Amino acid sequence: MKIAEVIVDVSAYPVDRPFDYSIPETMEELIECGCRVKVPFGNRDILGFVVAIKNETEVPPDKLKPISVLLDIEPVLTGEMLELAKWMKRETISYEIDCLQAMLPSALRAKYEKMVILETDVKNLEEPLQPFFQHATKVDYKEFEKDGLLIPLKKALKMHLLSIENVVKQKGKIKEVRKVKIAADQNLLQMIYEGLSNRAKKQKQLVLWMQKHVGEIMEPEVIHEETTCSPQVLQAVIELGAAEYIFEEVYRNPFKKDVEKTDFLTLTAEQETALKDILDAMDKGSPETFLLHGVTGSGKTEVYLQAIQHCIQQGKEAIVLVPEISLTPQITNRFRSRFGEQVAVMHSGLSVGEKYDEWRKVHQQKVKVVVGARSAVFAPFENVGLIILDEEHESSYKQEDSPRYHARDVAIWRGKFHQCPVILGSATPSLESYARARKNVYKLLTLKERALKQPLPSVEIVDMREELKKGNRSMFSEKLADSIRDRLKKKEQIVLFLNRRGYSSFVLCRDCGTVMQCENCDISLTYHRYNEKLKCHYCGYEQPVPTNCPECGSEHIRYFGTGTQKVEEELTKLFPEARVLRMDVDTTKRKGAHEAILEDFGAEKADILLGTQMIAKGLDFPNITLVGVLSADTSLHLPDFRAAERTFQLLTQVSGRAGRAEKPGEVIIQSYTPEHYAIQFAKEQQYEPFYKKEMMMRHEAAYPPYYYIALIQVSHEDVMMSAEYAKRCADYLRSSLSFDASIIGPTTAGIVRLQNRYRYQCLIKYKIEPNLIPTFLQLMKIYRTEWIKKGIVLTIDLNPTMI
Ligand SMILES: Nc1ncnc2c1ncn2[C@@H]1O[C@H](COP(=O)(O)OP(=O)(O)OP(=O)(O)O)[C@@H](O)[C@H]1O
Ligand SMILES: [Zn+2]
Ligand SMILES: [Zn+2]
Repeated sequence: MKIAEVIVDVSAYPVDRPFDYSIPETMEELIECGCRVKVPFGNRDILGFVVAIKNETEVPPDKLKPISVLLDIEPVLTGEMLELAKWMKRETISYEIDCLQAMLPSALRAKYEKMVILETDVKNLEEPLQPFFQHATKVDYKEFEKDGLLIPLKKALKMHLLSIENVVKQKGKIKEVRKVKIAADQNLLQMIYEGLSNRAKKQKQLVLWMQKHVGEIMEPEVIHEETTCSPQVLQAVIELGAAEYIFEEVYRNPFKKDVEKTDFLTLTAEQETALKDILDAMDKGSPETFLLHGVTGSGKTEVYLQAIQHCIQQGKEAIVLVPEISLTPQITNRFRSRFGEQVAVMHSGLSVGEKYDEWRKVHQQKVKVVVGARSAVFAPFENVGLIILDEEHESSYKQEDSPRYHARDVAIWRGKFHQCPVILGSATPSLESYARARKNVYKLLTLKERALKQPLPSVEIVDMREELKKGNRSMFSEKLADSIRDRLKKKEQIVLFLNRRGYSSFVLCRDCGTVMQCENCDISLTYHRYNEKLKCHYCGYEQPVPTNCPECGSEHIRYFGTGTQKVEEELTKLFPEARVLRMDVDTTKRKGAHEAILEDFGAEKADILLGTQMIAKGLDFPNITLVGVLSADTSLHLPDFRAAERTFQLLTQVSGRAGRAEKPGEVIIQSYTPEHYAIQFAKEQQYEPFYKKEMMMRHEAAYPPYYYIALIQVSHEDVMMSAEYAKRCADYLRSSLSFDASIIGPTTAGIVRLQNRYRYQCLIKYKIEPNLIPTFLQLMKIYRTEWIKKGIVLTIDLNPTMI
């Protein structure tokens, strides 16, 4: 008897391991690793994934239960994915089932129906299968199941004579078009023709025409056009049996418009050098990680495109990851215009069905390139030749829910698996990656100049404290207002960037720029509206919100932040003639809105694009000559050790939108703390000096990349329970980890009460801690067996992006 090891869909079980089930004889020839099954668990049937098949088990025969239902006769997960899940589960301290689920499109988690699709001439099929496809190209899977034909079906699937499609029941229904299939029998057509009376002239003409197109399948519109016959005539002829309607599935097309084909650009010397190193690694099959550090507008994308071209020529597939927020049509179109139909796109803007279609194109090896956000790193290609992470510094590459994986780590793992290079690209690499490149863990490739040797834009910083002293209370400094006026006159375009990160969460004095900081840590205090207090979530220090600035005594001390809508109002007051497009979460809710706004801006239907983080990246419009940053500081004072790095990155990225073509660009950054190094270095637009300074700061404070950090959060509806178990957690860690690891806490979390649960946390800083993972696993086990019953929720986040 054969036994399957199954990972079951219960992520509350204390032990995360596969369970053995016997494979019923009827399934033996059908089941494979990576198939989903239904298995009895407790008193119900639950979903599971087959992760191994073996001949023996230690489970006594009377305890061994059989698999109830086999959901897939073609595996949905490859062997690689099963292996990856095992690695991920340990790396991220999560359940294997969560890792497996994370790799699949949500459509496969929903209800669906399976259809069998004919991919060949009916005659090539084994005899028992043939009758099903006499009049259809698509047949319900249940028919084969009912007739006990799964084994020949599986054989045909293996030979690619048939394929299986899962039809998502709810929204994501497969889209079909109705087509006309002309009878394949010449004699039949002749008989029909002869049977028609001479008065049915149009019908006779049509059947005559059909005799030249025996067995062809075409859209009714084409027939109407070619023969000038009316739909009624076609209908009449179909009723006579000369043709029939069939339904053909089409992939939903998430691309609204076709794109124009583009050609390869002649590379600059710098691009050429970078590309060469990448191609060498591809040819050698070397799983190297490259860090492509190129200033904004240096043509990193062109390097990706040509590397992908090489990958396709090698007969391999490429995965391109871009941050969700910059997954704009502008970016995806650059890939589509080069590789056309060979590109699948995956992002959250697609419907469940569209996402599933794109995934299926990859799964069935119908495309060669996938461009997508974080989860596209799991694209089920089997012969990967290149993986690219664009804007590698983006925090959205880290998943914030279990499994808390970082796409960069998964990409590098897959690179090793497929023996292929990984490219991390950015104008402002994360400190971690740049430090690794400096240590030769990654290979550094540099593009110092813009592609057409355009200068980087000039950057000016305006001290908003001075503006206030001059009596200017508006959001626009005189300088920025003047420059806007100037561009409006010249009919050049303007991008206004409102930094929404850290919106309203810190308190700032508008007169002297003081930000309320913690006494014990170099970090700004977080404003808590519910009790009107300022709090440090690192050490727990708190104080009431002051009414006067402790430095200068001014009363102009307040929570900081302005919404885009307010800016828009003020803009239209100041510049009534300006045409403004606003791009933020509110204006882009509707599907396709994002695309429409950018298209309008590209077509110069507006003078000013006003937006949040969404507009900081990827935009490549030649007529933008002015970029204004309204509030550089908001992201600076977040209680996050990466605040300076994030601010520098944002300012550099958004500045990089200006002056990308012939006309020179100008950037104006408004700030209340212009002396801060992140702002000063952003003005220089030089990465290296910023990197050096920031590394010093991290060293002093013992933060990454010098130390690793892990964050454990405990929550409970009762504040005392939460505090109590967080303390138990800290005690446990202190008794298990080495003295080199520092355990900070427990302290309250940044947002203490979330969805009516009180949250406490412990922060662990460590360098080399061989016992870390085993300790965490043990802690998880205690939690899953004991604490969970008390209503505690515990999460462990290794290398959290935001603390
Ligand atoms: N070799 C080249 N010859 C001519 N034009 C080029 C070349 N390489 C890139 N370009 C053009 O330069 C512009 C900037 O390139 P691209 O957008 O790829 O830069 P990037 O490094 O990805 O920029 P960012 O990081 O700012 O998004 C684009 O309009 C691109 O078409
Ligand atoms: Zn002050
Ligand atoms: Zn503190």
